[in-house]
Amino acid sequence: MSARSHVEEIARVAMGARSRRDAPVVRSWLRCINDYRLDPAAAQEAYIVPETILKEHREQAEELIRIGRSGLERLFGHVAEQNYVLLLSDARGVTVDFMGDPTFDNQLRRAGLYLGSEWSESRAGTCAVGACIVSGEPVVIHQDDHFDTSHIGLTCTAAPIFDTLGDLTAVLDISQLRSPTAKASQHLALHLVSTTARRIELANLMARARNDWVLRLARSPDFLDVDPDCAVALDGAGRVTGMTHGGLRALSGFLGLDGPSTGTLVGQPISRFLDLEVDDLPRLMRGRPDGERVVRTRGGFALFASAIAPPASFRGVPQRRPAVPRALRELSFGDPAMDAVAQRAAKLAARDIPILIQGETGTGKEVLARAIHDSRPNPGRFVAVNCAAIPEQLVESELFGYAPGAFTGAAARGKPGLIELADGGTLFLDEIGDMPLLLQSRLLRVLAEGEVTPVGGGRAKPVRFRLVSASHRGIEAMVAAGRFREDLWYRLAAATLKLPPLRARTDFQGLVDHLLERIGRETGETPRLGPGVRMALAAHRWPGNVRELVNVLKVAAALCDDGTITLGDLPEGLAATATPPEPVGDTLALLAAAGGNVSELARRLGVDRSTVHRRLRRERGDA
Ligand SMILES: Nc1ncnc2c1ncn2[C@@H]1O[C@H](COP(=O)(O)OP(=O)(O)OP(=O)(O)O)[C@@H](O)[C@H]1O
Repeated sequence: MSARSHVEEIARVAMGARSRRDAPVVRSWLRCINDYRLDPAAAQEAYIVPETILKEHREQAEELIRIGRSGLERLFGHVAEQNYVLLLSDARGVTVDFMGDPTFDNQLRRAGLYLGSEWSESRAGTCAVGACIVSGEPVVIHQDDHFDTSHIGLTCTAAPIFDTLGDLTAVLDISQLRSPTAKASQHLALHLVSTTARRIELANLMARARNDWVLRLARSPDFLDVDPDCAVALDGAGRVTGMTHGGLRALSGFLGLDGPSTGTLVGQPISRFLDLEVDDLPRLMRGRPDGERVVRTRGGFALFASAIAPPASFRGVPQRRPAVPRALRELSFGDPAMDAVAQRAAKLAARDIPILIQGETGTGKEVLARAIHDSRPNPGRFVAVNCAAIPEQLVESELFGYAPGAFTGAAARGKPGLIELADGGTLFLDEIGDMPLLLQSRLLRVLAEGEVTPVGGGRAKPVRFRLVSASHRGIEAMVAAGRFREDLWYRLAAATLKLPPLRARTDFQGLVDHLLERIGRETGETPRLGPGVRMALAAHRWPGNVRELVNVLKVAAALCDDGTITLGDLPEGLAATATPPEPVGDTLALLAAAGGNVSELARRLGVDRSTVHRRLRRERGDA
C-alpha cells in the first residue's frame, strides 16, 4: 500500500467509514486522531530517548528485567531464526531490554526496534506496544495497521505484563522488519508472546511472595506447575496478597464481579473464593497425585491446584536480623542451621578474617565459599585449589609458582602460583587436611609475612587475599595426632562455619524445588515429581549430601518421560525407601524441630497429617 492510500484510508475511518481492519486497530487510529491529534500525513522517524533518560527507565525496571531475563532469552531462542527482534518496554513505552541480531543493528535502530526506542501511542501512533499499553490486551499491529507511514513495513506483536497488584508494568513485543503480507502469519508470535508474558508474571509473583504461599490454578493438570492459568499469593492467614493477571480475572470471576479490580481482592481470605482454608495448602503441594490436588470454587467449579510453601514459613517466629547478602541468603530455604551459617558468614564476609568451613562431602562448602566471596563489594578473583586433587609433588609449584628454570620441565619464564593469582581476591583451599606437612609450613609463612616466594627462589611478592579453607575431616584430631600444624590451624580457623548434612536439614523440600527449577533453567523444562517421589527423596539418608541430591535429580530429569519424574527414574535403592520403616524416635525429634506443629511437619515430609499421627502413635508404642 502506498503512503498516500494509507493516509486516505485513515481519513475515511476518521470520518466514520466502515473498515476491514481489526477493532483494536480502528480504535487506536481514532485515538491517534481525536485524542493525540496526530497527523497521518506527517511521517515521523522512530524516537530513541537520550542515554540518561534510558538509564532512569532501566533502573526502575531493573527487577523485572532480571526476573524476566530467562523467559525472554527462551522466547528469543524460539524466534531469532525468523529474524524477529524482542523488545521489553516499560509502562511508558520505552524499550528497557532488547534482543536482536547485531548484523542488522543499523536498520533496527533506524526502525526503532532498539534499546531506548519509545513506542507510546501518543508519540509513535498506532503500534503494538502503544496499543497494548492502552488496552491491556495482547495485540498484533501488522504492517499498514501502523498509523505512521514510516512504520508500515514492520509487523509487531505485543502482550502486557501486569504486576502482582494488577497494574500494567511492562509490555513484551516481538517484531520483524519484513514479514509475509498475511496478518495470520503472526498467530504463532501472538501465542508465544502471550505465554511468555504469563510466565514472567508468575516468576515475578514467586519472587515477590517470598514470605507467602503461592497457589497456582489450572483447568488441566498438565500445565499446573509450568504454565498455570492463574496464580495467587496468600499470607500465613490465607489472605490474598497479590496475583498474576490471570489470577485477577479468575478471582473477580469467582465473585461474579464485572471488571477486575485488585482493590477489592487484596486482603480477602481465599476461602471467599474457593472451598479452601490455609491449612489445606500443604496437601496441594507438588508431588501429590493430581487427583488429590483439586479445589472447588464457591460456585462448585473444580480446578486443579498446586501450592508452593513460603521458604520463610519454616523459620517460625520472625525475628529482626541484619541484612544477609543475596548470594548467602539463597543458600538456605529456611533451615535454622543454614540460616545461622548464612548470618554468620554475612558478618564475616565484610572483614578479612580467615574462615574455615567444615561439613561432610557435598554439603556445599565450595558453594558457601563462593557466596562469601560474592558478598564482598569488590571481590576480585576467586581461586579454588583442591589440595587433595593435585599430586603432592605439584602442590608446591601450583600454589607458590616457580622461578625460571626452577626444575626440569619448568617453563622457561617461570609461572605465577595460585596464591599470587588470588591477590586482591579470595583463595579457597579445599580439603586443607590433605596438605602435606612441609607445605603447611610454607603456607604459614605466606600468611604470616603477606608475601609469596616462588619455588626455586627469586623475589618475594607481596600478596593480599581473603582466605577461606574447607575440610570434611575433623582437623582438631589431625592436630592432636601431629599431622596438622597447630599454628596453621589457628590461622586458618580464625572463624569456623559448620554446614549441616542434608539429612539434618529441615528445608529439604524447598531445596528440592530450587534444584528442580535450576534444572529447568538449564534444560528449558522444570521437571515435576510424580506420586511418591517426594516422599522417597525425603526418606533417603543422603550420604553424598546436596551433591548426591543434585545428581539424582539431574539423572531422573534426563530419564523421565513427559517432564514428570516417577519412582522408576530414581536409583533403585532410593525408590525402595519410598515407605521406609523409620527408626523409632525420629518423628518425635522432627516434630520438635517443626515447633510441635503436625501440619508443618507433614508438609516438610511431604506426607499427610494422618501419616504423621500414625508414626507418632507407633513410636510411642500406642499402635
Ligand atoms: N545451598 C545449595 N544450593 C544449591 N546447590 C547446592 C547448595 N549446596 C551445594 N549445592 C550443590 O551441591 C554440589 C556440591 O557442592 P560443593 O562442591 O560446594 O560441596 P563441597 O562440600 O565443597 O564438596 P566436597 O566436600 O566434596 O568438596 C554442587 O553441585 C553444588 O552446586
